Amino acid sequence: MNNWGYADHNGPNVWHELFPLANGERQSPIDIITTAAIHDPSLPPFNVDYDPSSAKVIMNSGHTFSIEFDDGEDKSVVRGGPLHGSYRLRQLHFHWGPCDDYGAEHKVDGRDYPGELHIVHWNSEKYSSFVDAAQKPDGLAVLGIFLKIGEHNVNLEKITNALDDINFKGKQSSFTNFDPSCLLPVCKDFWTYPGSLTVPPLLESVMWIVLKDPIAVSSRQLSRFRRVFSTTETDETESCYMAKNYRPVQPLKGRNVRASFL
Ligand SMILES: NCCOCCOCCNC(=O)c1ccc(S(N)(=O)=O)cc1
Ligand SMILES: [Zn+2]
Repeated sequence: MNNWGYADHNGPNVWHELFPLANGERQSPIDIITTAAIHDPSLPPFNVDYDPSSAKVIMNSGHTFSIEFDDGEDKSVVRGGPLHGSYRLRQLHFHWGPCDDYGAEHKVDGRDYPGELHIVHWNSEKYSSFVDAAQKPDGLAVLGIFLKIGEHNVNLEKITNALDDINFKGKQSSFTNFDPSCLLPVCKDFWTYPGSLTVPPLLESVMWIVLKDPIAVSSRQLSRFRRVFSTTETDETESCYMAKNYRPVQPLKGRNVRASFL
């Protein structure tokens, strides 16, 4: 099953066959039980400092679409919160479902959001590259932002307008002058816990920072995500829409979730 995906034959329920970490001790996503989260008053706020010139390309991996940033220098970083030192911005991508009722990866008290934005960073103070950092327990930091259905999101427009250029797996297109902080909610309250990549290789190297408040996107904008193809332009098998790309929640296995807020 080298071509893992989200279908019955290659989806999250069989990932463990090729990626044994799927049954590991610190897997993501999780269901955040708010009453069990520990308020940690010593947790400082997290701070993002993004340079819009870091944005380079938007690409379709076949599993999601992502905006890739120049991570050759500390131009766009996140600091603070649960993090020690600064983590360099690498990429952002989304997860969604086949309809507006579910599709996010993390849950809150068992409740589903229709989508989730992940902004991925790596510990450039301790490690020399993303791939190196991705193998380390404190190597990565991912900001998780829930999407809810509401008003049209003008900041998301630049991204959805670019999807026509990357409609098929393997396509990429120039994408510049973009500061992802425009996709963060006003309130920066968060939960944080030690977890993993939510897709293979499922590496247990992520300090998760999940924001409490969602951002609003319109149903129409989210429906555009579902019209991206998970197959290449020339795929002999019939074309297949990227209808869903979320992993179900995983066992907490004794981990503590901390809250930055009361
Ligand atoms: N292939 C070499 C070793 O692996 C390097 C790490 O994986 C590379 C590609 N994956 C990612 O960059 C990657 C990054 C973030 C997330 S997620 N959904 O957990 O935010 C999932 C995947
Ligand atoms: Zn993700």
